[in-house]
Amino acid sequence: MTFATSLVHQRLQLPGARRCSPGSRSARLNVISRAHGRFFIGGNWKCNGTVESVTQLVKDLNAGSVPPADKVEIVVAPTFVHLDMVKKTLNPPFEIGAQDCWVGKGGAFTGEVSAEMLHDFGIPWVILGHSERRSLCREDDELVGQKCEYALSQGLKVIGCIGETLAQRESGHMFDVLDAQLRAIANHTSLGNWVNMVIAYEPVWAIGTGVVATPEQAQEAHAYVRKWISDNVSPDVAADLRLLYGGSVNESNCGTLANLEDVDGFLVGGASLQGASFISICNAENKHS
Ligand SMILES: O=C(CO)COP(=O)(O)O
Repeated sequence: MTFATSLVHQRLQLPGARRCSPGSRSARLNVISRAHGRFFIGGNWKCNGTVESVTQLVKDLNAGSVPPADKVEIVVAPTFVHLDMVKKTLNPPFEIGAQDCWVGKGGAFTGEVSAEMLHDFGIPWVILGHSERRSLCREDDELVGQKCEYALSQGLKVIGCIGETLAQRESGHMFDVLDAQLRAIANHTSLGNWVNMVIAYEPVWAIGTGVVATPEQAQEAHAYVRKWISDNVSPDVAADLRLLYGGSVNESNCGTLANLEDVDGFLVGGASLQGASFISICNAENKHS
């Protein structure tokens, strides 16, 4: 057991055993509703794309071979300006999400897009609390929680993002950071709304760096998140909640990560801009190494 693993086991008071027996992710999925048990792949296009490149990417995705919607749920999140063209041209099973929305009802908030606008426009998903918005736009835990609450109240499904910086991890504060981020989201999410939420664990040090979390690091954080949800929300919610890993996921590392006990999907940045790479990641569950 590594130092970090032993830390999480102390924190979770785990006896050093996995939460379920090895290979039991499918067993766990068998006891929960199929609709919520699907593997989940998100593609976060961030602030990227031209009309030409988005047209090509949509063409590549439409031509790709991905698992059927009852096996894997796939959501891509273009910029606001590209939402319309992607919505009109991207075929099922791909779904669409936005990358953010305003914290409350629309109005005199220049530059913002509200949750009710996204819902009205037929966009089912929204990413909230991404680390780039937390750090660059100074969104704090409470604001992220409020955004989740309002988006859920307007009928959107939410990809809520959490994750620690390298400094926070190295100074031993990773679990405190995850606690606070989860607490803010949980405080604003009613029990019945968790079915419309997935949580993406994205360690900031792995985002866009090419430094992917090791399988041990990813599993450790995901197990911690699931235990936290079990203890602080409900065991049933914890069993159903899909936990995505994000941070330098690519076609080479996705198979190993997909096989981890508590990894139920990915939130992919850079590799989601390459049609072939993203299609390959969408098939990650078939690539166990
Ligand atoms: O931020 C991310 C997804 O939201 C991850 O980005 P990368 O996959 O480029 O590291």
